[in-house]
Amino acid sequence: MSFITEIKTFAALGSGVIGSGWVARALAHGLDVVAWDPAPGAEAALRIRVANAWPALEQQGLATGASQDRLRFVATIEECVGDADFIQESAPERLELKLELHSKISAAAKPNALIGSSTSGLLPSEFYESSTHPERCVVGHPFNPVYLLPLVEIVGGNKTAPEAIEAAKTVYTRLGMRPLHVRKEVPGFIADRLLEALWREALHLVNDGVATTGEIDDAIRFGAGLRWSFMGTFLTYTLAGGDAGMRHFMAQFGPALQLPWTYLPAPQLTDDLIDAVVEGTSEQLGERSISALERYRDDCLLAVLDAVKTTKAKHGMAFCD
Ligand SMILES: NC(=O)C1=CN([C@@H]2O[C@H](COP(=O)(O)OP(=O)(O)OC[C@H]3O[C@@H](n4cnc5c(N)ncnc54)[C@H](O)[C@@H]3O)[C@@H](O)[C@H]2O)C=CC1
Ligand SMILES: C[N+](C)(C)CC(=O)CC(=O)[O-]
Repeated sequence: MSFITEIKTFAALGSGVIGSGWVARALAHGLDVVAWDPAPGAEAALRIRVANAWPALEQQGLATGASQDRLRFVATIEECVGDADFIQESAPERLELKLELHSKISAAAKPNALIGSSTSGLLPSEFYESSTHPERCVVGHPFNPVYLLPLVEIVGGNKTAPEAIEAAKTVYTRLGMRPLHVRKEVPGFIADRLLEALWREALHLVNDGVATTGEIDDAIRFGAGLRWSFMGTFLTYTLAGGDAGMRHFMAQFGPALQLPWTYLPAPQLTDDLIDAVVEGTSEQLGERSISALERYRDDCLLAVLDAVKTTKAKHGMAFCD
């Protein structure tokens, strides 16, 4: 089975916050973009959003021939997808709406054009249920702002061909993104399960009168948020275990999983789970020693702190603002 990966024309359906981000990214990569959105005034709003993103994209570097003039807004789904080499749907997060929309999109699209959905967590097996050629249908879940953040989660449904996953990885990579294949089709995928846990806990903290919204944001942006841009939780906690690494960290903090530090229940800390975490983090660590990783962390942190300081100053803010 082969799918189009040499993209000249990118179709965007839905041009709100996320759809307009895809349009800006595709235009900046030198593609022709065809967009459709049923809302009155959608074209004007889309062009304003793209223009607002353009200075950042220019700063980052545009592809040869990239231009906002290569955006064409059309009146029907069929016009939008008929000649498209790749299609990205960013319509409202409602299962019934996506089901009906994908049935129309896929019927009008070239049979070998990949179709991606920006859904934050709906299951592709469900909303691609009545699609034509469902083997080319995937989730391509981006992060806001889509035109700058590289992560895109790729999720297949029960009818998606493995070749479509590989082809989607190729296309998104060519759009300057970092694809992450989510191997199991689970609601919320990987990233939104993590973000949602934090978000729900933050809402509990406000609701319980523990902290204001600003205090909770400060707790992220002056602490873990600074290190998350270059090191995830597993490697960070490996370092927190000192020279003995993750096994020691889990022995030391394992009992805390039973304390009421969060509303989210913890899994049983079985030997299998401990081994999986220790093996996973050893693989992440590779040949590097703990002290080499600490030096890497420190270098990255200094660079991030410096960038944040400089950029805040440009916007008239002090580092602690
Ligand atoms: N806002 C966010 O932070 C993120 C959202 N997403 C996902 O992206 C998708 C779009 O979300 P947003 O852009 O935030 O929503 P939005 O509300 O900003 O935009 C949705 C757009 O879809 C249009 N629309 C309404 N009915 C439609 C239809 N039948 N067909 C096509 N378009 C239609 C609306 O006019 C609107 O312009 C959702 O699936 C959402 O879960 C993914 C990542 C992040
Ligand atoms: C809130 N959200 C579930 C729509 C968030 C996302 O899907 C990703 C993001 O950009 O944070």
